[in-house]
Amino acid sequence: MKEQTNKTIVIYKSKYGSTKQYAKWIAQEVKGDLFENSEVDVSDLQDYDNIVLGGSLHAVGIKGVKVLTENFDRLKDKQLIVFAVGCSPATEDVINHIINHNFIEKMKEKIKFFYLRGAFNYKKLSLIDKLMMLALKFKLKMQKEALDEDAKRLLDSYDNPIDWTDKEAIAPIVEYINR
Ligand SMILES: Cc1cc2nc3c(=O)[nH]c(=O)nc-3n(C[C@H](O)[C@H](O)[C@H](O)COP(=O)(O)O)c2cc1C
Repeated sequence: MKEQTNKTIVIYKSKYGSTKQYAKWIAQEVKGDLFENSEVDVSDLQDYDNIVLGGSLHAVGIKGVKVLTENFDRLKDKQLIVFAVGCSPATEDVINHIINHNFIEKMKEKIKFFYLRGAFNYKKLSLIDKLMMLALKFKLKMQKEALDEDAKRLLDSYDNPIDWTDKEAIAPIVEYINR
């Protein structure tokens, strides 16, 4: 029988739970070890072949990604996979914007990036997040041009919580790790 040689760690940073849910599903499927970001030190990562980092999106920043970007030179020979979880639609523009905002060129070449859609429940946000999202709502309402469908859906979600988390969405990530 072929021995399993590829060891995988799945690390996540999640504020409201959707990134944690995706990280759990991925770790289960690839039989990897699962850790919350704060439990991990870069020295622990040396034992693994595949390092998967999942972080929720916050003003386009991927929470927790620093463990990879700040230690990139020590980790660059590993298989590095990052998934970001946000509410924006999964368009090419959105995905490119996230990549360009979070990674410099050498990282873009080495890190395999995936984007997954999470959830949004305005009533459950922390005070600071509520204020940030109120500012966005105000900005959208003041906009002179007509709102597109995604902006309308976002405004609607302030009153009606929305949840896109879907186990099937992890399939491309699992396939990439197991390839
Ligand atoms: C203050 C704030 C900023 C956010 N910024 C973004 C963003 O830039 N792009 C995006 O797609 N989603 C954004 N979101 C939506 C979250 O990423 C989304 O709710 C995600 O599911 C949260 O993940 P978590 O449940 O693991 O915390 C933002 C949410 C909040 C509250």
